[in-house]
Amino acid sequence: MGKNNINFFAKIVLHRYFVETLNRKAVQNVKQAFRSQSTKSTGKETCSTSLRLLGFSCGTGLILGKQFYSGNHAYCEAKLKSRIVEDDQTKQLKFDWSRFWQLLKPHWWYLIIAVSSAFVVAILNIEIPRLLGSLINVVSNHMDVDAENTVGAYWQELKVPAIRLGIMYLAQAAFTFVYINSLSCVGERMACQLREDLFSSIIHQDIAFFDNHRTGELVNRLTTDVQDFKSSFKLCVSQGLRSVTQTIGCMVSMYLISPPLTMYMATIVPAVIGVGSLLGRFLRSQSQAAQAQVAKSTAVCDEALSNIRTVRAFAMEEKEMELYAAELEKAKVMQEKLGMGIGLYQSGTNLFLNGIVLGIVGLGGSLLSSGQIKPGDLMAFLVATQTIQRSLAQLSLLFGHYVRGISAGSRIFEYSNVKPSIPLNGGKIIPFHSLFGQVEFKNIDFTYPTRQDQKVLKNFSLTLPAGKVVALVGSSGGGKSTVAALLERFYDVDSGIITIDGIDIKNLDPTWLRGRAIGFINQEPILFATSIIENIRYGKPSSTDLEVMEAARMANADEFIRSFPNGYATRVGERGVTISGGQKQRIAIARALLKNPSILILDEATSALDAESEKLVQDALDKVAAGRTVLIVAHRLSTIQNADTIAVVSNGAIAEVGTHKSLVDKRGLYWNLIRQQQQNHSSETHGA
Ligand SMILES: Nc1ncnc2c1ncn2[C@@H]1O[C@H](COP(=O)(O)OP(=O)(O)OP(=O)(O)O)[C@@H](O)[C@H]1O
Repeated sequence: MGKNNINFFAKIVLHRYFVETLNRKAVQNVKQAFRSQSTKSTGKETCSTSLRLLGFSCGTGLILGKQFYSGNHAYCEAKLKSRIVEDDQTKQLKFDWSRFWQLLKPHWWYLIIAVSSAFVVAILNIEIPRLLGSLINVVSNHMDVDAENTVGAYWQELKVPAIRLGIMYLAQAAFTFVYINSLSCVGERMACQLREDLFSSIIHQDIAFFDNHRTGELVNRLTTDVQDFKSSFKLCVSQGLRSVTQTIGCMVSMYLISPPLTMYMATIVPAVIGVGSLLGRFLRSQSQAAQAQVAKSTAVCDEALSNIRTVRAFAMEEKEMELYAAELEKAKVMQEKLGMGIGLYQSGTNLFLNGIVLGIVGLGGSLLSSGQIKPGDLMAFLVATQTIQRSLAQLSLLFGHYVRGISAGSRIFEYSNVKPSIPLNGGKIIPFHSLFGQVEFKNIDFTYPTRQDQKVLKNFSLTLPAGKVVALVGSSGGGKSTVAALLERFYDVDSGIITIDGIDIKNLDPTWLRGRAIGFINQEPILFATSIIENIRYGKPSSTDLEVMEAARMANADEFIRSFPNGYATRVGERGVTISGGQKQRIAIARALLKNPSILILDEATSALDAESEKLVQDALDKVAAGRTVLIVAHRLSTIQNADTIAVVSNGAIAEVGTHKSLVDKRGLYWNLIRQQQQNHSSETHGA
């Protein structure tokens, strides 16, 4: 074989597989790494050489470093403005591998298909360069000889490897389809299950859990974290497996082609792996902190949007915007820091790999010139090196995804594994015909879980006789609403006992207690963004339209509902914003009434209404209260006129119990308290 041929093939090999493809891929990889870390692209130009790639990485590092510094500055300022309590972002969460395997188990078959197909693709990717090398050898064998005599022989010789190569390309396409498709099935099913599990766990949590966690943050775990986890899982299985197999396979086939060249390569690879594992721990904690901050910024935005009327009423749009921007800024800084870490890692990896390439070209060229290897072999070797380079670049990218996926998974499992202290089901049910509704609070001590140092109820005792109306009055913050929340078993008492017909409510089925035995109407009833009829039916999903309308009639709601053009089908908007407070309250009464509860809690049910609405609602409540045990948490004198008993709560205990008349006669304490309440109420009203 002539020297010209060697040069010719050396040129093809170098140009086609290194200068063009390899560097283009490398630059794409770097860009993709930055994109996947949601950072701004700092350079639009495409570098075409390894040195420029290095420059790109270093330049990006410097720019990011600058941004990091200025971002930190913004972080300090933003801290002053934030209304959000800082979370403990240093908390290290553990990834629950046993939960992960449980989640994967039902989709095992899909995973096996995906993994085996990805494996076949990887093997094909190893085989293809070898076959390509034999093709090149056939071509080079026929280059120096007289063309006329060899055309037939050339095609004859080329036919078999060419057909084999074609078949391999087809198989590669088919298996690629299979693994992507089956992996997508596993990923989507797992993500769906994760969301279901997480939502189920969240919705079953104690009320105290919600006192402590913001909705936006919870929603973020259900959306962004699950999404991150799913994509990382898919990428790690498909590309990870492929890249590892290809790296190992190519090493073997390279060794078969040329042991000296392979030994040279083998000395470099462990160094890359070593650096990777060192960076791992650091990047993982960075990723968790960044994700927590993203969740926090979502929570700010969620809170502002769900309270848009308050924001508008106080002209706080700009402030909210500032607050959101400050939280976003912190998230951006953290993400950029993470991006910088991953970028540094990847640029370092690329530097190593490009070094290998240069070495191979030098060493391979000398082996070629001394006839120790053929041009096709050198090409096969270089293509295999390129495959390894791409695989390792993929692995370094995947490393970022792995870090991200593991921390997203840890955040998801953190909440899916929390067990509520008050289960939703289980316990006794008192049959309807034997339920009288006598309620007793005996020596209750209570502290809210989120505020352990403030005792809200102290040795609180009270009896609600069956079928009677008891009103709680007292100073603001005295603990009246807390009594109602304890009867609903939103929280468990620290000591003492609450009974219904003599049975401790801890032994009653909480779903029955809240769903059937007790009706709860509070100051700000929340409706769902659906039709009025469906909102009322929420009280008892099995009720017929007629039952719903009957409940609405009793709650003085039927008339105004029918006056709407769409009647019962009228949609009420988010949280019921499209109807008035009084109308909302009457729909809520109808909703509570539908379950025909034996005990009714009215927690300041009319205190947010004007006089006219209050009269309509009060009238509805009086009708509804008849024959039931009623606990009224009262703010206004008008709401307690019909109460059989009035209990004055002061400082977490009962200060006085009597009838309206006896307390009026006593004046003193009672009137002081009522006056104080009225003052509180009017100052709240004026303040708003
Ligand atoms: N979820 C909670 N977590 C922690 N503390 C709470 C919680 N809810 C209420 N508190 C505190 O418990 C105390 C009693 O509150 P509660 O709402 O029972 O008073 P109230 O008598 O109903 O007041 P008002 O008449 O003003 O509505 C208050 O100091 C309040 O700040």
